[in-house]
Amino acid sequence: MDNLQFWNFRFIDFVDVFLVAILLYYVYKLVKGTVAINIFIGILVIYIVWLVTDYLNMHLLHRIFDGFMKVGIIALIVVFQPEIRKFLLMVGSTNLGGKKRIFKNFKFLKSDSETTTDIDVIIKACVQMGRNNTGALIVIERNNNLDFLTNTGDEMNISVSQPIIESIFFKNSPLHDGAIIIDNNIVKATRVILPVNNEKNIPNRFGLRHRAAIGITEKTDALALAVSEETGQISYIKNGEFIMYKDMEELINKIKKDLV
Ligand SMILES: Nc1ncnc2c1ncn2[C@@H]1O[C@H](COP(=O)(O)OP(=O)(O)OP(=O)(O)O)[C@@H](O)[C@H]1O
Repeated sequence: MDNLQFWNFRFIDFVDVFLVAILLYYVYKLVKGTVAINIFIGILVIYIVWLVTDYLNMHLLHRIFDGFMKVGIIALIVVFQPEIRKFLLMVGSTNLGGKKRIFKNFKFLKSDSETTTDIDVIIKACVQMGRNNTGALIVIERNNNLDFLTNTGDEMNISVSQPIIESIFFKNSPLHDGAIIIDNNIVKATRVILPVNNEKNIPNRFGLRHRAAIGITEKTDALALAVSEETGQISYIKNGEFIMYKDMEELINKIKKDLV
């Protein structure tokens, strides 16, 4: 009988399981390394206590936790608002018009041989720009499509190389203002205006460039590199937070890991 049930496993069940796996994968990617994972654990603990108090007939405690569970879905929406927003953006920015795009949005299916962004070259350019006190703002696209931002600047299609990045941000260059967007080793837009975060408390030495880097990485899953014109310092920003690193080698490794 059990065997029979196993053979009843339909193709649509396989699709169902596959889609749930993709959903879990993206939920994991969204909360990985963020404070959301701790909140998620907190919610899980409350849920377990709720189940246990029900099972043990501990009426008073159960009623208290029952109160939490009843407003649970609203609380979840409030607490996970940024993650839900990112998730919906991820779903909404899946452009099903192009075959390449479909696979691009399922990056975990990518083979190693596919072109990926040359981080070593980007960091070399940042180091050089930092030495010359040339400001720069580089956004690296991940799963969220950033095409909605490209029309704030100029669409481009230039392969990433150290001289290209340095000349874009060269002070007298007509393209130096704003941010550039890199996707799959191609500079796909320059002079892009990013959404600025005005709420976060960040040191005074950081101005709009850094706030823009925080803004875009908060609203999407993109990564940002900001080179300060004043100090030459290179900041790496992910999920709206500055990511600390010891040296350039560690920075390169961190970015490469985040791009897998
Ligand atoms: N919203 C934005 N989107 C894209 N680029 C921006 C945005 N806001 C500012 N910039 C870029 O940042 C440049 C410098 O801005 P600002 O001096 O306020 O930044 P900062 O964080 O203090 O950086 P720095 O340390 O280089 O001075 C601007 O000239 C512009 O090119």
